[in-house]
This record gives sequence, structure tokens and C-alpha cells, in this order.
Amino acid sequence: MAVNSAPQDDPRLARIKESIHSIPDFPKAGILFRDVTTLLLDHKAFKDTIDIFVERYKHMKIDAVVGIEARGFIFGPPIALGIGAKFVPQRKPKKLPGPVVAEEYTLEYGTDRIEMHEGAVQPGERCLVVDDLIATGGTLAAGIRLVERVGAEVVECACLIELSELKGREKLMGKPLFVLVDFEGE
Ligand SMILES: O=P(O)(O)OC[C@H]1O[C@H](OP(=O)(O)OP(=O)(O)O)[C@H](O)[C@@H]1O
Ligand SMILES: Nc1ncnc2[nH]cnc12
Repeated sequence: MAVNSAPQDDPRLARIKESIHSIPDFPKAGILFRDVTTLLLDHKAFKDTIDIFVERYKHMKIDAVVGIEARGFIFGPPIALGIGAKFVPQRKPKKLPGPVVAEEYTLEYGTDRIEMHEGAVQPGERCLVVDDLIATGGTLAAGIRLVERVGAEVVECACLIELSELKGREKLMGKPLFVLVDFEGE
């Protein structure tokens, strides 16, 4: 069975976790916002994050890293470069100029829709879907549905952070999810 989180004795993980700051009541009262921009300020923590994903995926024959706007655009491209795959963005509505496939989803704090260019992912391609964080799982589930609608395969999903008490993993239609940091109960 696939390991679904980085080995917890990996010495890089403590610094990665400490570099992510938590902001109460953002963007709404009651949300404890996990801010990955502070990880980006720490070159070692950012590099270690990308290295751990690249180490996991470099031999998995991934054709496309699919990143979800906005924060999947931070982590997806360096992973794609590191494993030798293309990068495909899934964007918020009306940002992509060409014909798109689209999916609606619900969030911890609202509803939204993502779109992907038709033809960016080809039928049968092996895809890794990347975002910074999984909360309720609605966003990642929509990302998976978009990839599957064009006839491609989601090999795995990868997130830096899981808020496991929200049970988003259960929405992923059985797709494996690999995470580095879980803030359960914190
Ligand atoms: O698991 P879920 O409950 O669906 O939530 C996770 C999503 O929420 C955040 O993005 P957000 O929708 O805030 O958009 P942004 O990255 O454009 O700010 C986060 O970056 C994930 O994409
Ligand atoms: N608690 C949270 N922190 C950061 N991004 C999020 N997206 C959904 N929930 C979030």
C-alpha cells in the first residue's frame, strides 16, 4: 500500500511545518488560515518541500503536473521541472483564453469553479494533481474530475498541508493523497 504522507522521521519536516504561519479569523471569522507564503521566505524550507515531492515522483512516469490556482501554481511548476513533466494550470473562471472544461466545487468558505484548457492534458496521460492544502477536499476533487473528464489518469494528488479533521481525503474518489504536514487538532 502506498505511503500517504512523508516519513515523519524525515528531519526536513519540522522546519517546513514551523515555517507555515497560522492566522486566526482570515479570511472569515472562525477560519485558522495556514499561510504558505511564510514558507516561501525560508529558502531551505521551500527547497526541502520541492525536493521531497521530486524524490517521490521522479520515477513514477508522470506526464503532467496539474496545479490548481492559486497556490498550486507555487508548488506545481518546480515539481514539474524537477521530474521532467509538463505543467498544466487549472484556473479560476474566465482566465484561460482557449476552450476549457470546467468543474464547480464548494469550499470551507464559499463556492468556486475551476477551468482547464482542452487538449492541455491528453487522454491516457499520467497526472499528478498539486495544491498547497486540502481542507474539505472540494477543490482537489474538482481538479481530479477535470483530469478524468478528458480521459487522463490521476496517479496521485500531492499537497503540502492536510487539515485532516475536515476529512477532505474522503472526497477524493479513492485517489491516493500524499501530504507533508498535518495540522490535525492544532
Ligand atoms: O479542500 P478545500 O476545502 O476545497 O480547500 C482548499 C483550497 O482552498 C484554498 O484555496 P482558495 O479557494 O482559498 O483559493 P486561492 O488559492 O485562489 O486563494 C487552498 O489553496 C486550496 O486550493
Ligand atoms: N484553513 C485554511 N488555510 C489556508 N487555506 C485554506 N483553504 C481552505 N481552508 C484553508
